[in-house]
Amino acid sequence: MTEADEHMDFDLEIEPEDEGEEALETDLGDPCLVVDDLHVVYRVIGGRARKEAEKKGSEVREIKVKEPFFKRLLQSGRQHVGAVSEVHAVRGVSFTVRHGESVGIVGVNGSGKSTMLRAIAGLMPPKHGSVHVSGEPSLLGVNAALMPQLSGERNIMIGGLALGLTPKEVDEKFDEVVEFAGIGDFVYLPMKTYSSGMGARLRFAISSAASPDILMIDEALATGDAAFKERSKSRIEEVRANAGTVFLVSHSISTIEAMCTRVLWMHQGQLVMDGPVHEVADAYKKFVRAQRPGGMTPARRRAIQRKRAAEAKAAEAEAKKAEAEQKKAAEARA
Ligand SMILES: Nc1ncnc2c1ncn2[C@@H]1O[C@H](COP(=O)(O)OP(=O)(O)OP(=O)(O)O)[C@@H](O)[C@H]1O
Repeated sequence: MTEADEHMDFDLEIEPEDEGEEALETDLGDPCLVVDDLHVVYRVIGGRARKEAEKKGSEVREIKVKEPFFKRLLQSGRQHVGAVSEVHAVRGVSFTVRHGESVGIVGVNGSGKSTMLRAIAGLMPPKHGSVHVSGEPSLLGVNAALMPQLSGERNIMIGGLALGLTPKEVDEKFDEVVEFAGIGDFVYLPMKTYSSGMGARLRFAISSAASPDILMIDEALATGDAAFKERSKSRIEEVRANAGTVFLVSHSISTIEAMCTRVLWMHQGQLVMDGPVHEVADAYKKFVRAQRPGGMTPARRRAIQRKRAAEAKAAEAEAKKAEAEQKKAAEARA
């Protein structure tokens, strides 16, 4: 085990309601995404960001930044902010995906899953290699467009327009989106008053409303109840049936097994396994268990319990606040 491995977070979750569920096999079409020797690099300034990335096992190196003379002149006298380092978050990943595939991405925290999705969506430029996409990736585009200070109602319109729907089409889909997200009258309140689960569900509902060619889901499903998961699963099947492709990043291995036909396993920025869902999921589960023989250390278990308790408390407070706001909004409308 390397030093980085010892620090890793192993959020391997099993959702009882997903166990035994399987994604439907569909006929696969032509390739719709080719990722070829993809490298993605972040530039970070200062020691803290560097340490954080090193702890997660990413390849980090300090670089000398050569500023042009005039820039140095303009910056003279400014506070020194620390050394510049490069975090090599995705390192030489290649794979091809076909229309109709549902691809899960697994890996411990910091293994590069989200960075890779962002690169596929065109939000992170590759340092080296290329991404060829036929079709329009959704979700991340919607994430970028939404505004927390505006109501869910306004955001549904903005997100819908960002996906290429007309205002009339967004109007027609409005009720369906609200119902799918399960947010009720909260839709008339600013999104910043939502709990993180409500926000994630609304983003997922908007992003999947336009039958996207490539639907990307980064943990959104983990935030819903069983009924929301069921709705999400049928939405994923719908996208695949229309020859679309689904990417799902989740720490819940049972959700991946229930919703995907193929899995990519990433570790320290590299693709270590790519294959049929059960083959990769079994290998990944074995790896995670091998990293913590005899289960978690008591300290780690206590740390997780403390974190969960704090999160539950914060969520409860947030829900109470949102409920009060909702009441206020309902009174104002009456
Ligand atoms: N904006 C950023 N600036 C600098 N480094 C980053 C940034 N985002 C991610 N990283 C680093 O890149 C590496 C990969 O992170 P990424 O978030 O892609 O992993 P992940 O597998 O999605 O993790 P998680 O499961 O925790 O969401 C990590 O070392 C992380 O610290």
